[in-house]
Amino acid sequence: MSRNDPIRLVVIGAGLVGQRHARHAFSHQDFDLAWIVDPNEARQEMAQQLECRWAASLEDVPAGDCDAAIIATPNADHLPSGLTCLARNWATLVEKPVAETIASGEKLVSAFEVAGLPLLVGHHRRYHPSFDKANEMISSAALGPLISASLIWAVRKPDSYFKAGAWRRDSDGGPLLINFIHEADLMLGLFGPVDEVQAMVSSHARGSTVEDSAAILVRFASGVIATVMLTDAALSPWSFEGASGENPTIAETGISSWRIGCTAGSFEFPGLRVWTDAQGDEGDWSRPLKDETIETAKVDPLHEQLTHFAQLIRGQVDKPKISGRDGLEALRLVEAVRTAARTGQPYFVDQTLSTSNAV
Ligand SMILES: NC(=O)C1=CN([C@@H]2O[C@H](COP(=O)(O)OP(=O)(O)OC[C@H]3O[C@@H](n4cnc5c(N)ncnc54)[C@H](OP(=O)(O)O)[C@@H]3O)[C@@H](O)[C@H]2O)C=CC1
Ligand SMILES: O=C1CO[C@H](CO)[C@@H](O)[C@@H]1O
Repeated sequence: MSRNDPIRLVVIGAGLVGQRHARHAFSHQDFDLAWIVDPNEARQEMAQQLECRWAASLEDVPAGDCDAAIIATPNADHLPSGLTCLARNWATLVEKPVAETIASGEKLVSAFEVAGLPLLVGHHRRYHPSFDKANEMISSAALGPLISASLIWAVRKPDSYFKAGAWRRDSDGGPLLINFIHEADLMLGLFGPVDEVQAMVSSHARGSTVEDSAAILVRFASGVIATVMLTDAALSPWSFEGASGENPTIAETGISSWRIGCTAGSFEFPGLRVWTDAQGDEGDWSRPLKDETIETAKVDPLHEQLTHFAQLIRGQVDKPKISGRDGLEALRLVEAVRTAARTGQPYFVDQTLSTSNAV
């Protein structure tokens, strides 16, 4: 592959998100969608539409046909498919969570590191310009020191979601590993290393073995504290996807789902509505506030992620925006929540829970 040749790509797993990746790749100038791999024969039609080949198994795709892969299979398959991609020398974008468990994630990440092959984890929310802007506002302490954050992720997944994928009713298919992990990644990116986690989970809405709801407390090493209310069983306007309109499956509300508090002002995220003292002073509870909204460009994060993946493969950026290690740290935070909920005790996390661009 010379520098400007399209990157020949295989999309592995063409379900809810794999189909979106395949469509994005088909229309992306840096990629040539070469194969779709999915056991479901009905995906042949999609492969025809997207002018690529279909295989039921990754074993049927010759190594020399592709330069890169996107793994969008159920979480438990990320390690085996990832190791096959590595053996074929394909740069790989693996969906989040990087793997089903920390042990399998460590195996996958270390194997790519040893081979020196690019591995990017699909925490796509980081590609929104509002993330960079929020990071800049926090890092510059423009609103004074960061104190607290309050996050909600509350949507009602339809019954058809669970019928379409039985794995979503198992322990690795619940909202902690599927949805909270995005909030975890963003919190690590914005607030830095975690010290302590407390949590409660509930499965009373559906009575499945997997949780449908969780209430989480996080203390960061900086002293900042955050609360997270998570549920995939309540109809509400408060979710990152609703706010950003990033996912065509989830109706856009434009209503922010995070509130971030600093000593001299607070802001909503991802909408970046900022509240400060009306007179431009430090302010306190007796004084009126004013609000303004910082506009940022609306992007399709899956498209931006592909652009970054292409740059990574071509050596135009020196490191992945979300490395395998970053993916592991988000997974560790999920595990900390699970442990705290199971034991009913605070979980003190070791200080490896941070990401490179955190404050
Ligand atoms: N970044 C994002 O926005 C999103 C990320 N995700 C992540 O993407 C992954 C997939 O989730 P989702 O799309 O909801 O899952 P789906 O169940 O909708 O799709 C997974 C697809 O992979 C197929 N599959 C299973 N095993 C293999 C295999 N070994 N090789 C090829 N195909 C296989 C499944 O086929 P079959 O059903 O026949 O087993 C199914 O068609 C998860 O890790 C999830 O966390 C999910 C949604 C959004
Ligand atoms: O990763 C994800 C898992 O599923 C959700 C619902 O489809 C997505 O919105 C999210 O980004």
